[in-house]
Formats: sequence, structure tokens, C-alpha cells
Amino acid sequence: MTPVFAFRDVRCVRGGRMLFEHISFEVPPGGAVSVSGPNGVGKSSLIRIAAGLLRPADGEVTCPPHRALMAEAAALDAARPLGAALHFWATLDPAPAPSSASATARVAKALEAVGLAPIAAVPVRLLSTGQRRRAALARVVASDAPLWLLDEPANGLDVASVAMLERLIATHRAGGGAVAVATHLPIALPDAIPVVLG
Ligand SMILES: Nc1ncnc2c1ncn2[C@@H]1O[C@H](COP(=O)(O)OP(=O)(O)OP(=O)(O)O)[C@@H](O)[C@H]1O
Repeated sequence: MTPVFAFRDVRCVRGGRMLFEHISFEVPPGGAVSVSGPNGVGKSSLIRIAAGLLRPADGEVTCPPHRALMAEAAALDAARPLGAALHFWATLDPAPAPSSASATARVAKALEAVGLAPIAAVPVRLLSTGQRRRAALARVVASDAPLWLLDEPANGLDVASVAMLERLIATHRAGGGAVAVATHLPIALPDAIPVVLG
């Protein structure tokens, strides 16, 4: 099966220091990669390479052009109501498949999925830490991207929210989507390809 996402012999150098090398994997539709390792080993760097934000020092990366990144900063306008802040990205993020729902419908569905629909009118700056993380996840869900790149997605989430995250990932994969998750917290990712750095 043609992989959705692949690294071939990838090497990463930052600030003149080699973080990792010879990283190879192929993720088929519905597949997952789990990136783990101690602090500072390069987990976020690997996710940034996959997102196209950092160039590998060597090797080859195959990614769909439409991918969604959840990193530390949610990049949601603090002054806007949550729904409007998400709508901004849903219209701006690269257009998903032609069969996809409208930006408004995708945002409404994503807010329901992360349990934030009741506070869609609340400005982003008033959200709690966990709500901000769920809002960042809503942005990923609303993107309809075939590849999700999640950097420490469980940070700041309570037990119920981690279970919700796991369900959302499972649903995405069941629909043929792929995911890469960098985490130091346990997240259920059945049959994920392990990439252990360090
Ligand atoms: N812009 C940069 N320039 C140079 N070095 C950097 C830069 N950004 C990160 N680094 C270094 O790259 C290394 C790996 O960082 P990275 O954030 O990828 O690690 P990580 O495994 O995700 O860490 P953590 O578990 O603490 O989040 C660190 O030593 C960091 O200082």
C-alpha cells in the first residue's frame, strides 16, 4: 500500500548538533507513528520536519500537502471568540477534498467533538489551559487533513480529555487518516510504529 507519510534515512541537525539520524518509517492510510524519548532528544524537531517547518539535514520526507499540526502554540487569536478564531483557520488552511463540508460545518463539528461547543462564543484569552489544548485539537479536527502531526497533545489535558483525544485519533484513523504523535505521556495508539529517539 502506498504510504501516506514516510521518512527515509532522515537526519536532523539543530544549532550544529546532530539530534538523530537514519530515521525511516512508512505510515499507511489509517496508520500511526509514535515518537518517544527523553527531553531534548528531538521529538518536536521530528514533528516540525514532518510539518515542513524544518529542513532535514539529510534523507527524504514524503507527506501529503495537506497536514494539520498541533504544537505548543495554538495560534488562535486571543481576542476573538473561540468559534470565530477556529473559523479563521478553517477557511485559511489549505482546502480539503472537494467533498468536504463547509468551514462553518467543520468548525461546529470539531467544537462538538472536543466538547467546547457550549463556549464557542467565549474569547480565546479566557479559556483555561486544558480548554486551550482542546481548542488546538479542534483546529486539527476541523482541518480535515489526512495527516495529523501532534506534538505532546496530552499536555494539560485531564484524564477524560486524554480519552477524548484517543477516540478522535481512532476515528481519524478508521477513516483512513494517518497520525504522528510525539509524547512523553501515555496515549493509546494501537499498532503504532514506534520511533524511539535517544
Ligand atoms: N531553533 C533552534 N536552534 C538550535 N537548537 C534548537 C532549536 N530549537 C531546538 N533546539 C535544540 O534541539 C534539541 C531538541 O529539541 P526538541 O524540542 O526537538 O526536543 P524534544 O525531544 O521535543 O524535547 P522535550 O521532550 O523537552 O519537548 C534541544 O537540545 C533544543 O535545544
